[in-house]
Amino acid sequence: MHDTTDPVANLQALVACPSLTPAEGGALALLESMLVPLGFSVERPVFATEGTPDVENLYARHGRNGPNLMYAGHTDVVPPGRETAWTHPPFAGTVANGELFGRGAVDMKGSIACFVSALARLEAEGRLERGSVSLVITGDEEGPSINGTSRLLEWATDRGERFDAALVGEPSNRETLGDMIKIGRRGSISGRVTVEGVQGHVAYPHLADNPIPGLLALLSGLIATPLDEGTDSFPASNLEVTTIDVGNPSTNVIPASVSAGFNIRFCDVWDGETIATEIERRLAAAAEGITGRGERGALSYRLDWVGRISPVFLTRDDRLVETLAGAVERTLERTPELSTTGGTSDARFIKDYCPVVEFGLVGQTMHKVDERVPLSDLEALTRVYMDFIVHWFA
Ligand SMILES: N[C@@H](CCC[C@H](NC(=O)CCC(=O)O)C(=O)O)C(=O)O
Ligand SMILES: [Zn+2]
Ligand SMILES: [Zn+2]
Repeated sequence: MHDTTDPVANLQALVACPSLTPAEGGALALLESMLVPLGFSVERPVFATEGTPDVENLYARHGRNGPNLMYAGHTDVVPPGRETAWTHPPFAGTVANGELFGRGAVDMKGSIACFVSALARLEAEGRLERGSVSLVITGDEEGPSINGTSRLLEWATDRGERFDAALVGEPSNRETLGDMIKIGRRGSISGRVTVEGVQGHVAYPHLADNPIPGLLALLSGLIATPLDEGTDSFPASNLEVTTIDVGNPSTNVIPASVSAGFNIRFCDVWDGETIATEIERRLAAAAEGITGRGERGALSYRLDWVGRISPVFLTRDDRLVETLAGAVERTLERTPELSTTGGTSDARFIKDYCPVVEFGLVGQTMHKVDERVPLSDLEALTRVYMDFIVHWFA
């Protein structure tokens, strides 16, 4: 085993594991081998749900007493894309010009590497003796997130585990390490709207009913007015039409049906129920204005909600937020913005168990070709995590 106090060595070893969702790829086994010598008890439960791939997860705990500080993250990574487009191979962990290249370097094996390094340094100095530190690590964050963190937290609490606060290591910073901490996330909901018509010859439109103009009018009704202007704590909600599907290869056939998918990121003006009601209202109002074959002569359409609704949440634990912000300020001499921007993360599951904040690396290259992290950021993040752990237990 390499020296786990070194975050660069930790990250090189993790990047070398091809843990594309949902493959474990050796990443959790490696993590276990790093944590056991530090005094962690480690378990690796596999969760299965019909219709989704089985997923391996890891739960590790150091200490048996409270309070229990959780660190949460994922070892799964998104595909590298065209490997020949990478300057250095995506699973080699090459260091060049002061940067470490590799899929997962920032999202988020880099953060895990730093947290392990922080633990190893504190353990070596005998400064990991108060309370407990638990690692909640999944192999399914980039995928459906069904057999991952949500199941692992249920599993842990069923076994009597309790958590007092959590730190998620997703790449929270926008431009520079220390510029942003995430203290909440907007909600997310996806839907699909379908309009049925009557197929026919384009030269004989009176014998057909083209569903496309109706769908376009419905979509216009959805996006015509902003959902809100945001609040003090959250950016404005946004609705994005993500796909319009006809699947019509012909130039002379009016299609029988068309549908469109959309996703909404909603702020705390709404919850899952009220945003769904607003969308239903907008579609009904738009349909009223269109002559069609439906009830009362309005356009007939179908709305289906797709997948799970992610809740909006804001962390209100001042001590947790201040401890993390203080760690950033003391270590990096930078005041982080407290933000709720961006997408969702597994913090949406953790917030039901304990207050949660997020701080990791800089997200500029995540999911891209040539994902990479400056070595100096790895050392700096390790120091931030050390400071955070020490002050949270103090
Ligand atoms: N596929 C998952 C959820 C997908 C979560 C995803 N999150 C990010 O991309 C993180 C970006 C950031 O930190 O801002 C998202 O927001 O779509 C599921 O199905 O639930
Ligand atoms: Zn991530
Ligand atoms: Zn990601």
